[in-house]
Amino acid sequence: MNENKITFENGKLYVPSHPVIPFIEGDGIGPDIWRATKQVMDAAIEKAYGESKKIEWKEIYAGEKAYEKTGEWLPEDTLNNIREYLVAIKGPLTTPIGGGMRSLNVALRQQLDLYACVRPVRWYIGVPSPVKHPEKVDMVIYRENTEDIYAGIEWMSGTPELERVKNFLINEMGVTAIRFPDTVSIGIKPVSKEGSERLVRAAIKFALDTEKKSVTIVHKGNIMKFTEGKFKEWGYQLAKDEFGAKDFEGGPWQIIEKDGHKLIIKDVIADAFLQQIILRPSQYDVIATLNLNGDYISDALAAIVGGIGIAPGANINYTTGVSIFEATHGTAPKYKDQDKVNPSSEILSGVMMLEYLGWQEAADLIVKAIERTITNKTVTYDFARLMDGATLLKCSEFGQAVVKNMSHPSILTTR
Ligand SMILES: NC(=O)C1=CN([C@@H]2O[C@H](COP(=O)(O)OP(=O)(O)OC[C@H]3O[C@@H](n4cnc5c(N)ncnc54)[C@H](OP(=O)(O)O)[C@@H]3O)[C@@H](O)[C@H]2O)C=CC1
Ligand SMILES: O=C(O)CCC(=O)C(=O)O
Ligand SMILES: [Mg+2]
Repeated sequence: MNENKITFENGKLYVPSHPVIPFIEGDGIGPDIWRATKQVMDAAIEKAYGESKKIEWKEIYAGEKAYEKTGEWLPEDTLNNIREYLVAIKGPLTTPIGGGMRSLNVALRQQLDLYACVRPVRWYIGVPSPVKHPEKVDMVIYRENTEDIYAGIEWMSGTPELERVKNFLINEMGVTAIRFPDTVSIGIKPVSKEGSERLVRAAIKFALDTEKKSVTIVHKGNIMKFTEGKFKEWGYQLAKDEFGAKDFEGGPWQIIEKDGHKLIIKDVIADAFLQQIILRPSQYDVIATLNLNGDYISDALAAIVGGIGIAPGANINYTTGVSIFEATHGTAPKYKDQDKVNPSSEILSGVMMLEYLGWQEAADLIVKAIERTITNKTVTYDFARLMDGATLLKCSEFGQAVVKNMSHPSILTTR
């Protein structure tokens, strides 16, 4: 067995001192943000552990670079590498709109069954925000990552397949609500009990481990009763069955009491939630939601704390340990190869990866150095355009500034 391979046994990750970690550079701004991320991560690991720990990066391919090299957008070899080495990090990959191939990002999550998309959203001191109290936003989104309308079960208007599905719905299922049957396209939204439960379980476990006040199930169950509505019901039931939750003030909210800590399980309808995160963000801690809601909520929350340039994420299967860390944003094609954008989302995804590995000291060094870099008003274009008196840095220069700030005495002494 390769001694540099991360392994996973009985729910626990075993990380050697020099683990091999595959990375996908990504399309568009991917190469720029990946270069900065790698530089920052390597520097933090060296500063925290000297030569005793180091990541052996292994490039694997997906997207445009894979297509150029192999003629395939998502080679089987890439999936096998992630299965073998368990933990990977990636840049964003382009998805065409309307037609063409399906999302490679979604395909990676589905094929590796990375059912939890975990996206922490918090404000960093000094980051410009459109709201008065961005410091009140401190949430972790648990987004179901394999089901829902994202499963890609849809048929295009005008195709013979669409005709068959439409005829089945109308003639055999008695559906009368298809408004314009001659031009309709149809998509299907699968939401299962197992899929809902494993996501809500992960959210509740995280909330208990980190002593959060609440888990909020965000859904549109008033309209999509059998999918989003069941997601809510299955979530509440799981809290009762597996965590001993009891009715809170007569229900449907639940309360879990564990080792003196109280965790409320509550729910809110998705549209109301989107206004409440602006008006009363401090009421929310951990969010458990379905795939599409989670996608929208991720970008909306990111905007409140200063934008998509500082929004990290992870895609995790807690049963197999397989995980891919990646920024919330996409390939921002208009900025490709300009060395311009903010690498913080990808760098902070790297921080999440270090925490997942248990390399907390290196993770902390990076977070403090990013905070210092931003408080110094040395920032990329996205923050500079909203800050008075900022020094504008390129993507690579921001990475270098973060590395430099890791040596600042205030960072080293507070460790
Ligand atoms: N996980 C993934 O790989 C994802 C891939 N995608 C794919 O990416 C492609 C482009 O999608 P698009 O809708 O344009 O969304 P993007 O997230 O790529 O970009 C939208 C806007 O967000 C801002 N932005 C994005 N990244 C950064 C950054 N690092 N620093 C600062 N600002 C940033 C820019 O705003 P401004 O114009 O104001 O400067 C940009 O124009 C599509 O093919 C989409 O499918 C999308 C999301 C996730
Ligand atoms: O795969 C894509 O192109 C978009 C995915 C996305 O927006 C997300 O995961 O947040
Ligand atoms: Mg998105």
